[in-house]
Amino acid sequence: MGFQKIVVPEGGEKITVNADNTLNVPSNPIIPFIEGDGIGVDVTPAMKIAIDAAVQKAYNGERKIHWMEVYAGEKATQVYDPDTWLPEETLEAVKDYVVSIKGPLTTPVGGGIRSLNVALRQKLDLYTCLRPVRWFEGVPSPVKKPADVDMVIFRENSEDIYAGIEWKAGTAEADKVIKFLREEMGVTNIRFPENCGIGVKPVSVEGTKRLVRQALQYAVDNDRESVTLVHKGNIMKFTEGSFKDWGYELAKEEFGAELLDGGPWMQFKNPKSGKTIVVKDVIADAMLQQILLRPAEYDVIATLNLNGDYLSDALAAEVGGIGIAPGANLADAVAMFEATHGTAPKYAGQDKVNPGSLILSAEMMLRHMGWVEAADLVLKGMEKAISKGEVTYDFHRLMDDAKLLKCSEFGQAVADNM
Ligand SMILES: NC(=O)C1=CN([C@@H]2O[C@H](COP(=O)(O)OP(=O)(O)OC[C@H]3O[C@@H](n4cnc5c(N)ncnc54)[C@H](OP(=O)(O)O)[C@@H]3O)[C@@H](O)[C@H]2O)C=CC1
Ligand SMILES: O=C(O)CCC(=O)C(=O)O
Ligand SMILES: [Mg+2]
Repeated sequence: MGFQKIVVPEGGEKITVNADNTLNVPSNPIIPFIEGDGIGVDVTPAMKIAIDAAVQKAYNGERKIHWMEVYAGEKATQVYDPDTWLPEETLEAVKDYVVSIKGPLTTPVGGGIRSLNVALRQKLDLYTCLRPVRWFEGVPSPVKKPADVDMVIFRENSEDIYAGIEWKAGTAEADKVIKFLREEMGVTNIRFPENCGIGVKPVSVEGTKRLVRQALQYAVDNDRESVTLVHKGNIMKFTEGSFKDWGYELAKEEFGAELLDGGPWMQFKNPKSGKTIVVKDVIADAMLQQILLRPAEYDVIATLNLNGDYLSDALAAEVGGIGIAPGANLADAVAMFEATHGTAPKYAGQDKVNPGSLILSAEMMLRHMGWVEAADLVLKGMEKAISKGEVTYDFHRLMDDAKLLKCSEFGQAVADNM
Protein backbone atom coordinates (compact mmCIF):
# COMPACT_ATOMS: atom_id res chain seq x y z
CA MET A 1 0.00 0.00 0.00
CA GLY A 2 1.43 3.40 -0.93
CA PHE A 3 1.00 6.06 1.71
CA GLN A 4 1.31 9.80 1.24
CA LYS A 5 2.96 10.66 4.58
CA ILE A 6 3.11 7.46 6.59
CA VAL A 7 6.53 5.81 6.42
CA VAL A 8 6.38 2.03 6.65
CA PRO A 9 9.33 0.85 8.78
CA GLU A 10 11.77 -1.47 7.08
CA GLY A 11 12.18 -4.96 8.42
CA GLY A 12 8.66 -5.21 9.85
CA GLU A 13 5.71 -7.33 8.80
CA LYS A 14 1.95 -7.01 9.05
CA ILE A 15 -0.16 -8.81 11.61
CA THR A 16 -2.85 -10.72 9.71
CA VAL A 17 -6.24 -12.12 10.69
CA ASN A 18 -7.64 -15.63 10.18
CA ALA A 19 -11.24 -16.37 9.23
CA ASP A 20 -12.12 -16.93 12.90
CA ASN A 21 -10.59 -13.55 13.81
CA THR A 22 -7.54 -15.02 15.54
CA LEU A 23 -4.30 -13.21 14.79
CA ASN A 24 -1.12 -14.28 13.03
CA VAL A 25 1.54 -12.23 14.75
CA PRO A 26 4.99 -12.26 13.14
CA SER A 27 8.09 -11.84 15.32
CA ASN A 28 8.61 -8.38 13.79
CA PRO A 29 5.09 -6.84 13.71
CA ILE A 30 4.50 -3.32 12.46
CA ILE A 31 2.37 -1.48 15.03
CA PRO A 32 0.85 1.86 13.97
CA PHE A 33 0.76 4.49 16.71
CA ILE A 34 -0.86 7.91 17.01
CA GLU A 35 1.31 10.07 19.26
CA GLY A 36 -1.63 12.13 20.50
CA ASP A 37 -2.23 15.79 21.32
CA GLY A 38 -1.29 17.54 24.58
CA ILE A 39 0.49 15.07 26.85
CA GLY A 40 0.65 12.59 23.96
CA VAL A 41 4.16 13.92 23.29
CA ASP A 42 5.11 12.89 26.82
CA VAL A 43 3.33 9.58 27.38
CA THR A 44 3.82 7.98 23.96
CA PRO A 45 7.67 7.97 24.02
CA ALA A 46 7.64 6.79 27.66
CA MET A 47 5.30 3.94 26.69
CA LYS A 48 7.66 2.90 23.89
CA ILE A 49 10.64 2.81 26.27
CA ALA A 50 8.83 0.42 28.62
CA ILE A 51 7.33 -1.78 25.90
CA ASP A 52 10.51 -2.13 23.83
CA ALA A 53 12.40 -3.08 27.00
CA ALA A 54 9.81 -5.73 27.92
CA VAL A 55 9.88 -7.28 24.44
CA GLN A 56 13.70 -7.26 24.37
CA LYS A 57 13.94 -8.85 27.81
CA ALA A 58 11.22 -11.46 27.16
CA TYR A 59 12.45 -12.60 23.74
CA ASN A 60 16.13 -11.67 23.71
CA GLY A 61 16.00 -9.95 20.32
CA GLU A 62 13.96 -12.69 18.64
CA ARG A 63 10.88 -10.50 18.61
CA LYS A 64 10.68 -6.76 18.09
CA ILE A 65 7.93 -4.23 17.51
CA HIS A 66 8.41 -1.97 14.48
CA TRP A 67 6.57 1.22 15.38
CA MET A 68 4.92 3.09 12.51
CA GLU A 69 3.71 6.62 13.20
CA VAL A 70 0.30 7.46 11.78
CA TYR A 71 -1.27 10.84 12.23
CA ALA A 72 -4.44 12.26 13.76
CA GLY A 73 -5.38 15.43 15.59
CA GLU A 74 -3.17 18.51 15.72
CA LYS A 75 -0.14 16.67 14.34
CA ALA A 76 -2.15 15.62 11.27
CA THR A 77 -2.98 19.27 10.61
CA GLN A 78 0.76 19.98 10.57
CA VAL A 79 1.83 16.95 8.53
CA TYR A 80 -1.01 17.12 5.94
CA ASP A 81 -2.86 20.43 5.87
CA PRO A 82 -4.60 22.64 8.43
CA ASP A 83 -8.03 21.10 7.74
CA THR A 84 -7.01 17.45 7.89
CA TRP A 85 -7.57 16.11 11.41
CA LEU A 86 -8.12 12.45 10.60
CA PRO A 87 -6.47 11.48 7.29
CA GLU A 88 -8.02 8.65 5.31
CA GLU A 89 -4.66 6.86 5.20
CA THR A 90 -4.55 6.75 9.00
CA LEU A 91 -7.84 4.86 8.99
CA GLU A 92 -6.56 2.57 6.24
CA ALA A 93 -3.32 1.85 8.11
CA VAL A 94 -5.05 1.12 11.40
CA LYS A 95 -7.41 -1.27 9.64
CA ASP A 96 -4.75 -2.89 7.49
CA TYR A 97 -2.19 -3.41 10.25
CA VAL A 98 -4.94 -4.72 12.60
CA VAL A 99 -3.41 -3.80 16.00
CA SER A 100 -2.54 -0.20 16.91
CA ILE A 101 -2.19 2.17 19.85
CA LYS A 102 -3.02 5.83 20.28
CA GLY A 103 -2.39 8.73 22.62
CA PRO A 104 -5.21 11.14 23.55
CA LEU A 105 -6.73 13.57 21.05
CA THR A 106 -8.25 16.95 21.83
CA THR A 107 -11.96 17.64 21.40
CA PRO A 108 -13.13 21.23 21.81
CA VAL A 109 -16.18 21.75 24.04
CA GLY A 110 -19.32 23.36 22.62
CA GLY A 111 -18.23 23.90 19.02
CA GLY A 112 -15.43 23.06 16.60
CA ILE A 113 -14.56 19.60 15.34
CA ARG A 114 -16.36 16.55 16.68
CA SER A 115 -14.35 14.05 18.69
CA LEU A 116 -11.65 12.32 16.65
CA ASN A 117 -11.54 9.61 19.30
CA VAL A 118 -15.21 8.89 18.77
CA ALA A 119 -14.76 9.18 14.98
CA LEU A 120 -11.99 6.55 15.03
CA ARG A 121 -14.22 4.19 17.03
CA GLN A 122 -17.18 4.74 14.74
CA LYS A 123 -15.37 4.64 11.41
CA LEU A 124 -13.54 1.43 12.35
CA ASP A 125 -16.61 0.07 14.17
CA LEU A 126 -14.55 -0.53 17.30
CA TYR A 127 -17.72 -1.33 19.18
CA THR A 128 -16.26 -2.48 22.49
CA CYS A 129 -14.38 -0.13 24.77
CA LEU A 130 -12.69 -2.45 27.25
CA ARG A 131 -11.39 -0.81 30.41
CA PRO A 132 -10.11 -3.05 33.19
CA VAL A 133 -9.77 -1.35 36.58
CA ARG A 134 -7.58 -2.89 39.26
CA TRP A 135 -5.36 -1.66 42.04
CA PHE A 136 -1.58 -1.93 42.13
CA GLU A 137 -0.03 -2.44 45.57
CA GLY A 138 1.29 0.85 46.89
CA VAL A 139 -0.78 3.19 44.69
CA PRO A 140 -2.38 5.93 46.81
CA SER A 141 -6.18 5.64 46.81
CA PRO A 142 -9.04 7.63 48.35
CA VAL A 143 -10.90 4.44 49.37
CA LYS A 144 -10.23 2.20 52.37
CA LYS A 145 -9.93 -1.08 50.50
CA PRO A 146 -8.73 -0.36 46.97
CA ALA A 147 -7.88 -4.05 46.46
CA ASP A 148 -11.64 -4.71 46.41
CA VAL A 149 -11.86 -2.70 43.19
CA ASP A 150 -11.33 -5.24 40.43
CA MET A 151 -13.78 -4.57 37.63
CA VAL A 152 -13.70 -4.81 33.87
CA ILE A 153 -15.83 -2.29 32.02
CA PHE A 154 -17.34 -3.18 28.64
CA ARG A 155 -18.53 0.16 27.33
CA GLU A 156 -20.62 0.21 24.16
CA ASN A 157 -18.53 2.31 21.82
CA SER A 158 -20.56 2.95 18.67
CA GLU A 159 -24.01 4.23 19.69
CA ASP A 160 -25.79 6.33 22.32
CA ILE A 161 -25.49 10.10 22.37
CA TYR A 162 -21.90 9.73 21.12
CA ALA A 163 -23.38 9.27 17.64
CA GLY A 164 -23.23 13.07 17.58
CA ILE A 165 -26.77 13.58 16.25
CA GLU A 166 -27.58 16.98 17.68
CA TRP A 167 -28.62 20.45 16.62
CA LYS A 168 -27.73 23.75 18.17
CA ALA A 169 -30.46 25.86 19.81
CA GLY A 170 -31.86 28.54 17.53
CA THR A 171 -30.76 26.94 14.24
CA ALA A 172 -33.19 26.14 11.45
CA GLU A 173 -32.34 22.45 11.91
CA ALA A 174 -33.18 22.42 15.62
CA ASP A 175 -36.39 24.32 14.95
CA LYS A 176 -37.33 21.83 12.22
CA VAL A 177 -36.80 18.83 14.49
CA ILE A 178 -38.76 20.49 17.31
CA LYS A 179 -41.60 21.29 14.90
CA PHE A 180 -41.63 17.67 13.73
CA LEU A 181 -41.66 16.37 17.29
CA ARG A 182 -44.48 18.66 18.34
CA GLU A 183 -46.67 18.57 15.23
CA GLU A 184 -46.15 15.03 13.95
CA MET A 185 -45.12 13.06 17.02
CA GLY A 186 -47.46 14.70 19.53
CA VAL A 187 -44.65 15.76 21.85
CA THR A 188 -45.94 18.30 24.35
CA ASN A 189 -43.23 18.43 26.97
CA ILE A 190 -40.34 20.36 25.43
CA ARG A 191 -40.14 23.00 28.14
CA PHE A 192 -38.71 25.89 26.08
CA PRO A 193 -39.33 24.99 22.43
CA GLU A 194 -38.27 28.38 21.10
CA ASN A 195 -34.69 28.10 22.20
CA CYS A 196 -33.71 24.53 22.63
CA GLY A 197 -30.83 22.34 21.49
CA ILE A 198 -31.82 18.80 20.53
CA GLY A 199 -29.83 15.54 20.72
CA VAL A 200 -30.77 12.03 19.61
CA LYS A 201 -29.76 8.84 21.42
CA PRO A 202 -29.77 5.75 19.18
CA VAL A 203 -29.48 2.37 20.95
CA SER A 204 -30.07 -0.80 18.92
CA VAL A 205 -30.62 -4.45 19.67
CA GLU A 206 -27.63 -5.37 17.46
CA GLY A 207 -25.35 -2.83 19.10
CA THR A 208 -26.39 -3.92 22.58
CA LYS A 209 -26.16 -7.63 21.99
CA ARG A 210 -22.74 -7.61 20.34
CA LEU A 211 -21.39 -5.66 23.33
CA VAL A 212 -23.08 -7.77 26.00
CA ARG A 213 -21.92 -10.92 24.17
CA GLN A 214 -18.30 -9.75 24.54
CA ALA A 215 -18.81 -9.04 28.24
CA LEU A 216 -20.39 -12.44 28.95
CA GLN A 217 -17.75 -14.25 26.91
CA TYR A 218 -15.03 -12.39 28.82
CA ALA A 219 -16.62 -13.53 32.10
CA VAL A 220 -16.58 -17.13 30.82
CA ASP A 221 -13.00 -16.99 29.52
CA ASN A 222 -11.65 -15.29 32.62
CA ASP A 223 -13.73 -17.21 35.18
CA ARG A 224 -15.39 -14.09 36.57
CA GLU A 225 -18.32 -14.20 39.00
CA SER A 226 -20.82 -11.73 37.60
CA VAL A 227 -21.74 -9.42 34.77
CA THR A 228 -23.67 -6.26 35.72
CA LEU A 229 -25.75 -4.42 33.12
CA VAL A 230 -25.58 -0.74 34.07
CA HIS A 231 -28.35 1.47 32.65
CA LYS A 232 -30.71 4.34 33.36
CA GLY A 233 -33.70 2.39 32.10
CA ASN A 234 -36.15 3.82 34.60
CA ILE A 235 -35.93 7.18 32.82
CA MET A 236 -34.84 6.31 29.26
CA LYS A 237 -37.06 3.28 28.81
CA PHE A 238 -36.56 2.48 25.13
CA THR A 239 -32.83 3.07 24.98
CA GLU A 240 -31.26 2.30 28.37
CA GLY A 241 -34.20 0.15 29.50
CA SER A 242 -34.05 -1.84 26.29
CA PHE A 243 -30.27 -2.25 26.74
CA LYS A 244 -31.02 -4.03 30.02
CA ASP A 245 -33.80 -6.19 28.50
CA TRP A 246 -31.72 -7.13 25.45
CA GLY A 247 -28.76 -7.91 27.69
CA TYR A 248 -30.76 -10.40 29.75
CA GLU A 249 -32.30 -11.80 26.55
CA LEU A 250 -28.84 -12.42 25.07
CA ALA A 251 -27.69 -14.10 28.30
CA LYS A 252 -30.65 -16.47 28.03
CA GLU A 253 -30.44 -17.10 24.28
CA GLU A 254 -26.70 -17.57 23.90
CA PHE A 255 -25.39 -18.53 27.35
CA GLY A 256 -28.37 -20.50 28.66
CA ALA A 257 -28.95 -18.15 31.60
CA GLU A 258 -32.01 -18.76 33.77
CA LEU A 259 -33.85 -16.54 36.22
CA LEU A 260 -32.28 -16.36 39.67
CA ASP A 261 -34.85 -16.44 42.52
CA GLY A 262 -37.65 -15.50 40.13
CA GLY A 263 -35.64 -12.76 38.37
CA PRO A 264 -34.89 -10.28 37.01
CA TRP A 265 -31.31 -11.38 37.82
CA MET A 266 -30.15 -14.46 35.95
CA GLN A 267 -27.41 -17.05 36.26
CA PHE A 268 -25.65 -19.66 34.17
CA LYS A 269 -22.87 -22.17 34.59
CA ASN A 270 -19.51 -21.29 33.13
CA PRO A 271 -18.99 -24.11 30.61
CA LYS A 272 -15.25 -23.93 31.17
CA SER A 273 -14.99 -23.88 34.97
CA GLY A 274 -18.43 -25.08 36.06
CA LYS A 275 -18.79 -22.04 38.33
CA THR A 276 -21.93 -19.91 38.40
CA ILE A 277 -21.91 -16.54 36.63
CA VAL A 278 -24.62 -14.14 37.82
CA VAL A 279 -26.05 -11.62 35.35
CA LYS A 280 -27.55 -8.65 37.18
CA ASP A 281 -28.46 -5.04 36.54
CA VAL A 282 -28.06 -1.79 38.44
CA ILE A 283 -29.37 1.68 37.62
CA ALA A 284 -26.46 3.95 36.72
CA ASP A 285 -26.74 6.54 39.50
CA ALA A 286 -26.97 3.82 42.15
CA MET A 287 -23.98 2.13 40.52
CA LEU A 288 -21.84 5.19 41.14
CA GLN A 289 -22.44 4.79 44.87
CA GLN A 290 -22.16 1.00 44.76
CA ILE A 291 -18.65 1.12 43.31
CA LEU A 292 -17.59 3.25 46.26
CA LEU A 293 -19.45 1.44 49.02
CA ARG A 294 -19.51 -2.19 47.86
CA PRO A 295 -16.92 -2.60 45.09
CA ALA A 296 -16.23 -6.25 45.93
CA GLU A 297 -19.72 -7.15 44.67
CA TYR A 298 -19.01 -6.03 41.11
CA ASP A 299 -16.90 -7.73 38.53
CA VAL A 300 -17.56 -7.43 34.78
CA ILE A 301 -19.71 -4.44 33.79
CA ALA A 302 -21.58 -4.01 30.49
CA THR A 303 -22.97 -0.58 29.84
CA LEU A 304 -23.85 2.11 27.30
CA ASN A 305 -21.43 4.66 25.95
CA LEU A 306 -22.04 7.65 28.25
CA ASN A 307 -22.44 5.57 31.42
CA GLY A 308 -19.23 3.78 30.52
CA ASP A 309 -17.38 7.06 30.05
CA TYR A 310 -18.47 8.30 33.51
CA LEU A 311 -17.86 4.95 35.21
CA SER A 312 -14.36 4.63 33.70
CA ASP A 313 -13.09 7.83 35.27
CA ALA A 314 -14.95 7.29 38.58
CA LEU A 315 -13.58 3.78 38.98
CA ALA A 316 -10.10 4.85 37.90
CA ALA A 317 -10.12 7.41 40.72
CA GLU A 318 -10.58 4.61 43.26
CA VAL A 319 -7.36 2.91 42.19
CA GLY A 320 -5.10 5.92 41.67
CA GLY A 321 -6.66 8.02 38.93
CA ILE A 322 -6.85 8.14 35.16
CA GLY A 323 -3.06 8.40 34.97
CA ILE A 324 -2.97 4.64 35.42
CA ALA A 325 -6.23 3.49 33.77
CA PRO A 326 -5.76 1.52 30.54
CA GLY A 327 -8.15 0.67 27.72
CA ALA A 328 -8.78 -0.90 24.34
CA ASN A 329 -11.21 -0.22 21.52
CA LEU A 330 -12.08 -3.51 19.88
CA ALA A 331 -13.86 -4.66 16.75
CA ASP A 332 -14.05 -8.33 15.85
CA ALA A 333 -10.59 -8.19 14.28
CA VAL A 334 -9.19 -4.66 14.49
CA ALA A 335 -7.98 -3.44 17.89
CA MET A 336 -6.85 0.02 18.91
CA PHE A 337 -5.39 0.41 22.39
CA GLU A 338 -5.84 3.73 24.13
CA ALA A 339 -5.39 5.39 27.52
CA THR A 340 -8.54 6.37 29.43
CA HIS A 341 -7.37 9.93 30.07
CA GLY A 342 -7.38 12.92 27.75
CA THR A 343 -4.77 15.41 26.60
CA ALA A 344 -4.40 17.20 29.99
CA PRO A 345 -3.29 20.36 28.11
CA LYS A 346 -1.93 22.19 31.15
CA TYR A 347 0.80 19.53 31.47
CA ALA A 348 1.55 19.12 27.75
CA GLY A 349 5.24 18.85 26.89
CA GLN A 350 6.39 19.13 30.52
CA ASP A 351 7.57 15.51 30.80
CA LYS A 352 5.54 15.36 33.98
CA VAL A 353 2.39 13.22 33.76
CA ASN A 354 1.98 9.54 34.47
CA PRO A 355 2.52 7.39 31.37
CA GLY A 356 1.10 4.39 33.29
CA SER A 357 -2.23 4.49 31.52
CA LEU A 358 -0.69 4.19 28.06
CA ILE A 359 1.92 1.68 29.25
CA LEU A 360 -0.83 -0.53 30.67
CA SER A 361 -2.85 -0.09 27.46
CA ALA A 362 0.22 -1.37 25.61
CA GLU A 363 0.43 -4.21 28.13
CA MET A 364 -3.12 -5.16 27.09
CA MET A 365 -1.97 -4.93 23.48
CA LEU A 366 0.93 -7.33 24.06
CA ARG A 367 -1.43 -9.80 25.75
CA HIS A 368 -3.88 -9.44 22.84
CA MET A 369 -0.99 -10.29 20.47
CA GLY A 370 -0.20 -13.38 22.53
CA TRP A 371 3.07 -11.89 23.80
CA VAL A 372 2.19 -12.72 27.38
CA GLU A 373 5.78 -13.01 28.62
CA ALA A 374 6.43 -9.39 27.63
CA ALA A 375 3.08 -8.30 29.06
CA ASP A 376 3.89 -9.96 32.38
CA LEU A 377 7.22 -8.13 32.47
CA VAL A 378 5.46 -4.78 31.97
CA LEU A 379 3.23 -5.51 34.97
CA LYS A 380 6.23 -6.62 37.00
CA GLY A 381 8.17 -3.45 36.13
CA MET A 382 5.21 -1.23 36.92
CA GLU A 383 4.43 -2.97 40.23
CA LYS A 384 8.05 -2.87 41.36
CA ALA A 385 8.64 0.76 40.41
CA ILE A 386 5.51 1.82 42.31
CA SER A 387 6.28 -0.34 45.34
CA LYS A 388 9.72 1.28 45.53
CA GLY A 389 7.96 4.64 45.59
CA GLU A 390 9.31 5.70 42.19
CA VAL A 391 6.30 7.62 40.86
CA THR A 392 5.10 10.62 38.87
CA TYR A 393 3.56 13.78 40.36
CA ASP A 394 0.00 12.41 40.60
CA PHE A 395 0.98 9.63 43.00
CA HIS A 396 3.83 11.58 44.58
CA ARG A 397 1.50 14.29 45.89
CA LEU A 398 -0.44 11.64 47.81
CA MET A 399 2.50 9.58 49.11
CA ASP A 400 5.00 10.09 51.91
CA ASP A 401 8.69 9.51 51.15
CA ALA A 402 8.20 8.76 47.47
CA LYS A 403 10.70 9.75 44.78
CA LEU A 404 9.29 12.12 42.18
CA LEU A 405 9.98 10.96 38.63
CA LYS A 406 9.38 12.67 35.32
CA CYS A 407 7.15 10.97 32.76
CA SER A 408 10.11 9.65 30.76
CA GLU A 409 11.89 8.57 33.96
CA PHE A 410 8.87 6.53 35.00
CA GLY A 411 8.87 4.78 31.60
CA GLN A 412 12.55 3.99 32.22
CA ALA A 413 11.82 2.89 35.80
CA VAL A 414 9.27 0.37 34.52
CA ALA A 415 11.94 -0.89 32.09
CA ASP A 416 14.60 -1.06 34.81
CA ASN A 417 12.38 -2.97 37.24
CA MET A 418 11.33 -5.85 35.00
N1 LIG B 1 -9.53 9.17 24.47
C1 LIG B 1 -9.13 10.41 24.40
O1 LIG B 1 -8.30 10.75 23.57
C2 LIG B 1 -9.70 11.38 25.35
C3 LIG B 1 -9.61 12.72 25.04
N2 LIG B 1 -10.08 13.66 25.91
C4 LIG B 1 -9.91 15.06 25.53
O2 LIG B 1 -8.82 15.59 26.31
C5 LIG B 1 -9.02 16.99 26.52
C6 LIG B 1 -8.82 17.34 27.99
O3 LIG B 1 -9.86 16.71 28.74
P1 LIG B 1 -10.00 16.78 30.31
O4 LIG B 1 -11.41 16.70 30.63
O5 LIG B 1 -9.17 17.88 30.85
O6 LIG B 1 -9.43 15.38 30.84
P2 LIG B 1 -7.95 14.82 30.94
O7 LIG B 1 -8.08 13.37 31.14
O8 LIG B 1 -7.12 15.26 29.82
O9 LIG B 1 -7.36 15.50 32.27
C7 LIG B 1 -8.07 15.69 33.45
C8 LIG B 1 -7.15 15.58 34.65
O10 LIG B 1 -6.83 14.20 34.86
C9 LIG B 1 -5.51 14.07 35.33
N3 LIG B 1 -4.73 13.34 34.33
C10 LIG B 1 -5.02 13.11 33.01
N4 LIG B 1 -4.07 12.40 32.44
C11 LIG B 1 -3.14 12.16 33.37
C12 LIG B 1 -1.91 11.46 33.39
N5 LIG B 1 -1.43 10.84 32.30
N6 LIG B 1 -1.20 11.42 34.54
C13 LIG B 1 -1.66 12.00 35.64
N7 LIG B 1 -2.82 12.67 35.71
C14 LIG B 1 -3.55 12.74 34.58
C15 LIG B 1 -5.00 15.48 35.56
O11 LIG B 1 -5.39 15.79 36.88
P3 LIG B 1 -4.74 16.91 37.86
O12 LIG B 1 -5.14 18.22 37.29
O13 LIG B 1 -5.42 16.61 39.15
O14 LIG B 1 -3.27 16.70 37.92
C16 LIG B 1 -5.79 16.25 34.52
O15 LIG B 1 -5.86 17.61 34.79
C17 LIG B 1 -10.41 17.30 25.98
O16 LIG B 1 -10.23 17.86 24.71
C18 LIG B 1 -11.08 15.95 25.89
O17 LIG B 1 -12.07 15.93 24.91
C19 LIG B 1 -10.62 13.30 27.12
C20 LIG B 1 -10.71 11.99 27.48
C21 LIG B 1 -10.31 10.93 26.60
O1 LIG C 1 -13.29 12.02 22.65
C1 LIG C 1 -13.10 12.73 23.62
O2 LIG C 1 -12.62 13.86 23.54
C2 LIG C 1 -13.42 12.22 25.01
C3 LIG C 1 -13.55 10.73 25.04
C4 LIG C 1 -13.58 10.18 26.41
O3 LIG C 1 -13.71 10.85 27.40
C5 LIG C 1 -13.39 8.74 26.56
O4 LIG C 1 -13.40 8.01 25.61
O5 LIG C 1 -13.24 8.31 27.72
MG1 LIG D 1 -13.68 9.67 29.20
